[in-house]
Amino acid sequence: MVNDWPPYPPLDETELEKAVRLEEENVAKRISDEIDRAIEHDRQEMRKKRHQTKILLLGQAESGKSTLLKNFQLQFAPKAFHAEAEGWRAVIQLNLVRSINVILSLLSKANSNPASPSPPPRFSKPKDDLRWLKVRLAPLRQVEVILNRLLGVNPDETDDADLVLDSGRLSEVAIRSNCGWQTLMRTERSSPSSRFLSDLDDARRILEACRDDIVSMCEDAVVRRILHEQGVVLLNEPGFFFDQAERIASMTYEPTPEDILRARLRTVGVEEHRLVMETLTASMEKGREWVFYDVGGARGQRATWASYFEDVNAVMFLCPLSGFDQVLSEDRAVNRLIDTMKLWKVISSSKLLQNATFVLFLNKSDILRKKLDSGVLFRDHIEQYKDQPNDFDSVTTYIKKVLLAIHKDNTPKKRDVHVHITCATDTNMMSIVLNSIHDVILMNALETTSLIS
Ligand SMILES: Nc1nc2c(ncn2[C@@H]2O[C@H](COP(=O)(O)OP(=O)(O)OP(=O)(O)O)[C@@H](O)[C@H]2O)c(=O)[nH]1
Ligand SMILES: [Mg+2]
Repeated sequence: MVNDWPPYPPLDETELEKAVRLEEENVAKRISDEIDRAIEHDRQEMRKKRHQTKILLLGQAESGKSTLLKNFQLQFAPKAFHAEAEGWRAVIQLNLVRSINVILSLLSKANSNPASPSPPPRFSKPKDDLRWLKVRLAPLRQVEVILNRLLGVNPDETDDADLVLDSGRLSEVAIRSNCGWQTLMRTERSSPSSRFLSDLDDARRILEACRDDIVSMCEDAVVRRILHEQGVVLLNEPGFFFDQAERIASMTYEPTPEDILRARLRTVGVEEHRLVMETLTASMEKGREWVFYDVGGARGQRATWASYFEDVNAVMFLCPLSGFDQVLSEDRAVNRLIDTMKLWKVISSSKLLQNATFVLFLNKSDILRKKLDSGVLFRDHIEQYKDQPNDFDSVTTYIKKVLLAIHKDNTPKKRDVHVHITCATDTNMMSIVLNSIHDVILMNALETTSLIS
């Protein structure tokens, strides 16, 4: 028997009954259309998801999340990466200028401090005096103001350059990444009427005019001694380019991929980055889009993370190995490595993330190596380590073991964790690592989507 819809009207139907029937049929049709639309929408969403890999980058502030994302771009979307180089040039120059301004403030404080040892004879001549250097480099304050403005940085949001020393670390040289700087740079540069280019040019001319003095300052033994006495190790500072100052201060400076990876730009909130793979290897991956969620890692920002936990294919968690002798900027009572372990426990135990692939990056391995080689004792900061050897392999093995045990004890569902010891600023090393995890993540994503489709 065939069920026709709508059913044939009764033969003896009155006008009133007909009107009621038609109205009911209209309502039924509207509901039916809405259901069809919802089904189609769900189908489209499902199709999109099937071609999307969703990745969360997690870890405390400065652990290297955004740097890892840059590596993904460089590896799999090099055209997009290089297209952004111009914007990074201004960020890197601002990183450099801000570092110098911070150090000049630090030097004048050290200079005016009667307790600090008097400078060697070289500085007794007025020309070589640190104060003289400060005068010669004073225009860099102006360069910082211009670059801040052009990049859309609100100076109130950056650290005060006069608050230079913070428990052996210089106050952070960073600008916020969510101020729309890339868009701003692109739009302004393409607008012929804007003063943007001439301001940028002015900033770069001043920077170049100061170049010799910048290099002298960076290489000066007395400056280095004062910084050393204050416990500042420049090589460990994010966003410091002292070893490259001469090149970066030049008018013709072009950032290299390594410079871009070393640039420091603090992430605020959660940023979504869509990466369309340019370098396709497997045919099954054609048209696939990787969506990265790069979060701000400071404690005050973590509350927003959970709303991004649904449907995640992979979690990339960064543990900065070098943080064992550092405290959090946002809470000086908390050791960075201990904070990372607590955070890892929370992430490991999340039910929403139970189907995600977990990749653990033991990052900043280069800085850990330097610290241990220079005699910093791991056990002085992590009591539980007791008298185990203070070498790189023993320390990394210990940290890895602790993190894997935390994961095993807390994960709602048994799974393997893919662990990599990395230096996220080393492009060669990262290229090998990313190619190996790329396949793992993709296979897992495909498996998951075939389960839900
Ligand atoms: N030496 C060294 N520096 C690194 C490494 N990984 C990242 N960095 C640097 O550390 C700084 C901080 O890295 P980011 O990627 O901005 O850190 P983040 O985790 O995104 O930090 P937030 O955005 O504040 O949460 C940058 O200047 C990087 O260049 C590493 O393995 N070795
Ligand atoms: Mg970041």
